[in-house]
Amino acid sequence: MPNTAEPAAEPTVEKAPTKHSSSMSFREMLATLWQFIRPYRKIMFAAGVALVFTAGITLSIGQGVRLLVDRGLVASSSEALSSAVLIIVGLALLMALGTYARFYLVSWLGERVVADLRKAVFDHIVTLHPSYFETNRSGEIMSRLTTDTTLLQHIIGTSFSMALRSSLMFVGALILLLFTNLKLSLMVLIGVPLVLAPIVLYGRRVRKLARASQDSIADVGSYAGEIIQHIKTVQSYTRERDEQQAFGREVETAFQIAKRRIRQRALLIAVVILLMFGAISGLLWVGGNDMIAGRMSAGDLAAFVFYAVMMGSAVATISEVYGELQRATGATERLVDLLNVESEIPVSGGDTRPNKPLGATKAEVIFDAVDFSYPSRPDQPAIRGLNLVVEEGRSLALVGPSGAGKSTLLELLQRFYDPLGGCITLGGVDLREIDTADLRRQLAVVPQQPALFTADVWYNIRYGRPDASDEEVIAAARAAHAHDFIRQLPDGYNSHLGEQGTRLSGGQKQRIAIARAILKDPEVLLLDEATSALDAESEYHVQRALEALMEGRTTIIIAHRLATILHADSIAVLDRGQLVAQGKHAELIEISPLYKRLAELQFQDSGRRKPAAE
Ligand SMILES: Nc1ncnc2c1ncn2[C@@H]1O[C@H](COP(=O)(O)OP(=O)(O)OP(=O)(O)O)[C@@H](O)[C@H]1O
Repeated sequence: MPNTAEPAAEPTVEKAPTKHSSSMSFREMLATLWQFIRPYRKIMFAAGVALVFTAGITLSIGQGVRLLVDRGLVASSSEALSSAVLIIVGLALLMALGTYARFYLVSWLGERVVADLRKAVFDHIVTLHPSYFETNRSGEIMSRLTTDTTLLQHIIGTSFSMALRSSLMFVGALILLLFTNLKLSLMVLIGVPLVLAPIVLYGRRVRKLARASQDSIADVGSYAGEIIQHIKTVQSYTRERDEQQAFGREVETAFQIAKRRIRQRALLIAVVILLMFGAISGLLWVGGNDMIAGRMSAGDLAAFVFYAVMMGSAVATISEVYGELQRATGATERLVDLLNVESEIPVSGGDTRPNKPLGATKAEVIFDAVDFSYPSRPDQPAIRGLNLVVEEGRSLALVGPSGAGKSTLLELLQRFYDPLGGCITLGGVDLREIDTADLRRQLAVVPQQPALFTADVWYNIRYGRPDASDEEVIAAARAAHAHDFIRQLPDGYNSHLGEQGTRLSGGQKQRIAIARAILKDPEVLLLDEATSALDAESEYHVQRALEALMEGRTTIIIAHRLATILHADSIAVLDRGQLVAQGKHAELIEISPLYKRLAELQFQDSGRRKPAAE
C-alpha cells in the first residue's frame, strides 16, 4: 500500500492552527478518518466480510472458466459444459449478492462519515471568533465544507474499498497463477511492472493536469458567482459586454487546460491498450506454444489469461486510487486544520432559550481604559485609552466621524473581540468572566443593515427567542410599528422574506429587527442607526419603535439623527478611537469644535425633519 503523500513527509503533530502545507502523512490521515469511522466499525467489519467474499468469488470464476474450457469445450461434452456454465452462473449470483452488500455498506459508510464530518465542521465554524472570518475567505471555508468533504466521501465510499479489493485480487490472482503455471507466472511478474510503470508515471502527469483543470473550473465558478451577486451594479454601469468577455477568457483558459489534459489522457489510453494487449498477446503466444506442446491445458491457459488480466487491472486500479488518496490527505488536512482552530472567544453552548437576567447584575456598562486594534491591523489602534460609563437604564449616543470607532465599541461589548488593554464591565463584572451566552442573552442589537434570514416573518422576529408565542411575536411587531405593514404582505406573518430579506424596504427591515429586539427583551440595547435617510413616514415609525424599545433600558446608540441625539441622556464624541468630549447637546456645541462641526454638517438634514419624528 502507498505510504506517504510526499517522499519527505515527516510525521507532524497536527496542532492548531497549521498552515496549508501538505504535511499530513497517509497514516495520520487514516488515524484522523478513523476517529469518524470508529462509531460504525460494525458496518465496516460487515463491509469487509462482503468485500473478501466477493473477491474470493471473482477469483473462483477463473476456475469456472478453466472447467468450462477443459471439460466442456475441449472434451466436447455438452453435459460438462452445462454444469460448468451452471457453476459460473451460481458464482455470478453469489457475486451479485456479495457486491450488493459490499456496495451498499461501503457507500453507506462514506455518506454517514461525511455527514458526521460536515456536522462537526459546521458546529465548530459557528462557534469561531468573528475575526477568523476576516482572515479566511468564506468561499474557502464553504469549499472545505462541500468539496473537501465530498472528496472524502468518495474516498471512504469508493476508493478505500477499491484499493482493498484490488489488493486482495492481486494477491489471490498471483497465488492462483503460481499454481497454474510457474513459468508464465514469472513472466507476468516481470511483465506487469514493465507494462504498468510507464502508465503509472504518465498517469501522474495527467492527474496533475486534471487538478489544474479543476482549479480553473472553480475560478470560472467564482467569477460567475460574483457577477451574479453584483448583477445590478454590472448592468447599471453597462459593463455586460466587458464581463462577458472577461468570463469568456476565463472559460477559454479552462478549455485550454482541459485540452492539454485530454490530449495526454487520450495518449495514456492508447498506451494502455497497446501495452495491455501486447502483454496478453505475448502470454498467449508463450502459453499457446506450451499448450500445443501439451505442457498445459487450454483451460489452464484461459484461466491464466483471466488471472493475468485481473492482476494487471488490480495494479492499475491501485495506482489510480493512489492519486485520489493523496488528494484525500490534502482534504483531510484542511478539514483538520479547520477543526483545530480554537475560538479566541469561548462560546458556551449557545443555548438561547432561557431569557433570564443575570441575578444581581445591574445593566451598567463601563469601558475602563480600553485599548483595541483589529487582529488584521495590529499596528492601527481602533480604540485608544477609552473611558466611558453608561448607567443602568440610561442612554448614551455615540457620535463621531467615519472610522472613529463607534461600531468597534458595540463589537467589543458583544465580545466579538477582547480588548487588548483595560476592560469592559457589565454590572461590575468583566465581560471575560461572564459566560458568552449569558452575556449575549442580555444584549440585543439593531444593526444598520439588519440580517434577515430566508424564512417567514415569524421565524425572523423569533430569532432571538425561538420559544415566544404567536401573540408575543405580534405584540412585539406592534410595538415595533411593524404589524401593519406585515399584515399587508401577501401572506402576512407567513410571508417569506426572500434571500436576505430583499423583498422589504430599508425601514421595514429595520422595524423587523426592532421587533426581534423587543421580543428578546434585553437588559442592554445596542443600536446602530441607519445613515441613509428614511422617508419621513418610515422614519417616524422607526423612531417611535426605538423610543418604545429604549424605554428604561441601558442603551448605546450610534446616532446619526438630531432627534436621537436630543433624546439621549448623554452624548459621547469619539474621534480616532478616543473619547474627545461627553455631555448634552447644548454643552457640546459650546465645548467641542468637532461636535459642533458634526452637528452642523451631519445632523442638519434630520434636524429639519425633527418635527415629523417628534
Ligand atoms: N474588521 C475590521 N478589521 C480591521 N479594521 C477594522 C475592522 N472594522 C473596522 N476597522 C477599522 O477600525 C477603525 C474604526 O472603525 P469603526 O467601524 O468602529 O468606525 P465607525 O466609527 O463605526 O465608522 P462608521 O461611522 O463609518 O461606521 C477604522 O479605522 C476601521 O477602518
